[in-house]
Amino acid sequence: MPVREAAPAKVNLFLHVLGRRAEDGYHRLDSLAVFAAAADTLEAAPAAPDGAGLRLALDGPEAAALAGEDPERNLALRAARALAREAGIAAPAAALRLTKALPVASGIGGGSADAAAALRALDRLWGLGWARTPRLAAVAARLGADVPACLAARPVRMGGIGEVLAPAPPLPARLGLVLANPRLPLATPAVFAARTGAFSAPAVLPETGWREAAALARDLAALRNDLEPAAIALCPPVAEVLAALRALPGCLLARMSGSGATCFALMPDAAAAAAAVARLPSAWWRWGGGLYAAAG
Ligand SMILES: C[C@@](CO)(OP(=O)(O)O)[C@H](O)COP(=O)(O)OP(=O)(O)OC[C@H]1O[C@@H](n2ccc(N)nc2=O)[C@H](O)[C@@H]1O
Ligand SMILES: Nc1ncnc2c1ncn2[C@@H]1O[C@H](COP(=O)(O)OP(=O)(O)O)[C@@H](O)[C@H]1O
Repeated sequence: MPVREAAPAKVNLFLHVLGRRAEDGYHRLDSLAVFAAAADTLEAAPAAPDGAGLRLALDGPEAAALAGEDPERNLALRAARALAREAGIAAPAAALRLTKALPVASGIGGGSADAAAALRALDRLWGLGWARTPRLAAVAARLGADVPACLAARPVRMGGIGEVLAPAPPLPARLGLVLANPRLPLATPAVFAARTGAFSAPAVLPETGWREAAALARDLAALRNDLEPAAIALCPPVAEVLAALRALPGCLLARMSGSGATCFALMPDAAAAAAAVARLPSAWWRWGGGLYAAAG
């Protein structure tokens, strides 16, 4: 039986850049990440059609952006190979099918989420039983700074370079997100390199969390995405996306996610978010709904 895992979009509700590591130039971050119900899907079947090896097939509305790329560079396949190595599987076999619904290179961690979904799916398919163990988290961390958070796929406070995770304060039961991307890719290294100005302090968040979306938005308004000015300098349409999101009825806060160009509007609930999407330009990638609810 094939196993299927969702690869939900990561949304950085705030992202403070605290400093830069001397040893490798990676930036130290403080972020509150949540996962939207917008997701790629990763399916893993017992063996490839020809009976051997690891294979990856791509489909879905956003797959075209990856068509020219070597499948071996795809994060889902790299995750599969890394897991097989760690588990000592000499001749790993699985047929992976990745259905891309999230735009590529867009600040919502699509590739990282795919890698995490591949780890979860193959952990089940190969019967490793490593889910929620440090062993699987270590494989994730080697694949990318964002992959451990995507492996958790639940609200997390991200520290370190993104790989140090702590539970998020309790979030409102009713919360909506609108996501919008101008269909312009932004490369994460370029955005970090274009960042200027002083480093930020870590955020102070209430341990008791927030009961209402409006209260969360009020606290987030005092925080920032420190990569937003650099992303706008590299990709000016990001400012238009932010303005359009701020003008949506019910918008409580609009901000860029990750290194962009995807921006989000925080909404009172999923229905308000879904209803608002049609007001955005149809040339953009756009989505509205609630948070992803991980199984278990
Ligand atoms: C900025 C964030 C925020 O959540 O999101 P995205 O825009 O990718 O969604 C992440 O930190 C991205 O994580 P991820 O995309 O996994 O990064 P990696 O592949 O490890 O690194 C790509 C490049 O980004 C830069 N980088 C990444 C993470 C970090 N903490 N400091 C950095 O300076 C480095 O130049 C690195 O070479
Ligand atoms: N499964 C994948 N989905 C998206 N991008 C991938 C994938 N595998 C490798 N990549 C590469 O990773 C780069 C960053 O993509 P992505 O993870 O979507 O960015 P971001 O984390 O900024 O949203 C892409 O430009 C692409 O070349």
